Amino acid sequence: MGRVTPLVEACGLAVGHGGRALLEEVSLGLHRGRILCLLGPNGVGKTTLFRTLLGLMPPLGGEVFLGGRRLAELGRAEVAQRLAYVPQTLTTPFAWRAVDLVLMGAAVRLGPLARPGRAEIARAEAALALLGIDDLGPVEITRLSGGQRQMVQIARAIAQGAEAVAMDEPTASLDFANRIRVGRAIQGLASRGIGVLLCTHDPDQAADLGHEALLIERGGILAAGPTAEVMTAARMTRLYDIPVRRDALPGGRLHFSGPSARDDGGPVAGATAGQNV
Ligand SMILES: Nc1ncnc2c1ncn2[C@@H]1O[C@H](COP(=O)(O)OP(=O)(O)OP(=O)(O)O)[C@@H](O)[C@H]1O
Repeated sequence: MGRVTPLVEACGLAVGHGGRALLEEVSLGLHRGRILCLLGPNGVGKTTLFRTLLGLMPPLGGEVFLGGRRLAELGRAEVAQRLAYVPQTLTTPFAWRAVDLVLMGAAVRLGPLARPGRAEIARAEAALALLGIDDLGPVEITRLSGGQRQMVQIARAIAQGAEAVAMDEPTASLDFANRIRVGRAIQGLASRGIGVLLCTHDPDQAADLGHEALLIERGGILAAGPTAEVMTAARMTRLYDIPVRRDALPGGRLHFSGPSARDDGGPVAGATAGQNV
């Protein structure tokens, strides 16, 4: 069988700032309808990796391919067709309406002087409707809650029509319910064939949503592969440098826990009693 071309592929990539590599020999492949979760401690270089994959900063080594084409050979509009970006937070200097922001996603492939037309407006409205947030369209971004802003950003990515989306901790500032809502929206993207690169600090979320996981430690990749295989208690312990326990909840979902904040650095609560799967 022939090789399936990944939507996003990194081969021996080195990324960093000012010529100094943060991560080296990063290789990954994101395919249609898959969610690939990136996990790693603060400051290890996950956002830097995303920015490099998006062509916003040059690689220090190796290569990025989007849909089989070398990133270096693609124009901004072609990159936008292949990979959309959902940053951690949505800040705008202007009081844009939500629908205007989504429309910018729909219009990203137009030339610099072209104005969005009926087709782009229809795509923007359809993206809002798909997420069930059409009522937010006329509302100014500044009046939206964190969860609503995140949903609008996801709508923008949908309207952009990209084959893949890179999301940088999209649920970091959200409450419990909104995390689940946004998680479902991410799942919805994948079920429509979009590939998702999801950077998250929540191992439970990665295990719940991710088909594959990429564990990133200082300097490079610790492990990569199917989430349940890769996210062992031992690797998560090494990754975060605290004892991590992994349990299977009723129904099979994985749950990761560290020492209680009240334990004063002692062993993980119940580590000897429960089943550390
Ligand atoms: N523009 C920049 N110039 C120089 N160094 C930078 C720049 N942006 C980020 N860094 C540094 O690069 C390192 C990695 O940052 P990055 O934001 O990629 O990490 P991260 O893994 O996404 O972190 P977090 O989980 O906290 O979001 C940090 O030490 C940061 O200070």
